[in-house]
Amino acid sequence: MAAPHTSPPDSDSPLLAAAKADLRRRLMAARARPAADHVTEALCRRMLASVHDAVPAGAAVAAVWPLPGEIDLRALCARLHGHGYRVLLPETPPRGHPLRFRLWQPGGRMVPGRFGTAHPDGPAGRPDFVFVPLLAFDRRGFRLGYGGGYYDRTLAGLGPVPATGYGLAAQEVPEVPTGRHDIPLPVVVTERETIRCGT
Ligand SMILES: Nc1nc2c(c(=O)[nH]1)N(C=O)[C@@H](CNc1ccc(C(=O)N[C@@H](CCC(=O)O)C(=O)O)cc1)CN2
Ligand SMILES: Nc1ncnc2c1ncn2[C@@H]1O[C@H](COP(=O)(O)OP(=O)(O)OP(=O)(O)O)[C@@H](O)[C@H]1O
Repeated sequence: MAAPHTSPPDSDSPLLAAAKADLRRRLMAARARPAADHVTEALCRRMLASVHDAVPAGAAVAAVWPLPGEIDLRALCARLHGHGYRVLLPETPPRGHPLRFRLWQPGGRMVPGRFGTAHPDGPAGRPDFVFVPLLAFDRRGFRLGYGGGYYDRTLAGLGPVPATGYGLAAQEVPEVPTGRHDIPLPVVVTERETIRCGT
């Protein structure tokens, strides 16, 4: 007899997974056009300020290399490097595992990875500050990503580290559906404001 189809014990309930998938589809459809340069610039300026507020030069800051349709943080990576920060970018492991962060240098080689991602070939490092990409967020600091559960797993494993979500103001929703693994972010930065969540 075939085994009944069940989700792994650790995963979201089918109802919650469907609510997340629905919101994910809606937000992906809504971000049809790339952000204007001045919007990306305003966001990156706020992101840089939030790093300066939290950690000193020399600290390791995790950003991401853009996927199609996302905000492009490559200029931010260069500026962080110019300000003396070490820039780490994630390598995407098989689903169910935390991200591993590798040191990026301007002009360094990027290696193609899972799901269209790319990561540097530099040494692995532990971030002192993590920028968290998102498709949707709410004022409580909950976020929705591509559904890999990578950031929740990674932040749970890193312990206390300043984590800041970033996105466009248009990605805010009244309430992201959440499960027991979803960890709210203390700060979400958009091109318009720096939101201290839960305050
Ligand atoms: N730029 C960037 N890098 C990142 C992330 C991110 O959100 N943005 N991640 C955040 O965790 C990790 C990669 N996570 C991912 C998890 C799943 C899929 C994925 O399933 N992609 C589908 C297409 C998604 C869709 O269009 O519906 C695919 O490739 O088939 C992609 C990335 C690490 N690196
Ligand atoms: N720390 C964890 N331990 C075990 N399972 C987890 C953990 N974090 C998330 N998950 C599970 O991973 C699955 C995907 O989670 P979710 O849909 O919230 O991903 P996401 O936040 O959109 O993705 P990402 O973080 O990769 O951008 C869910 O079933 C969730 O319960």
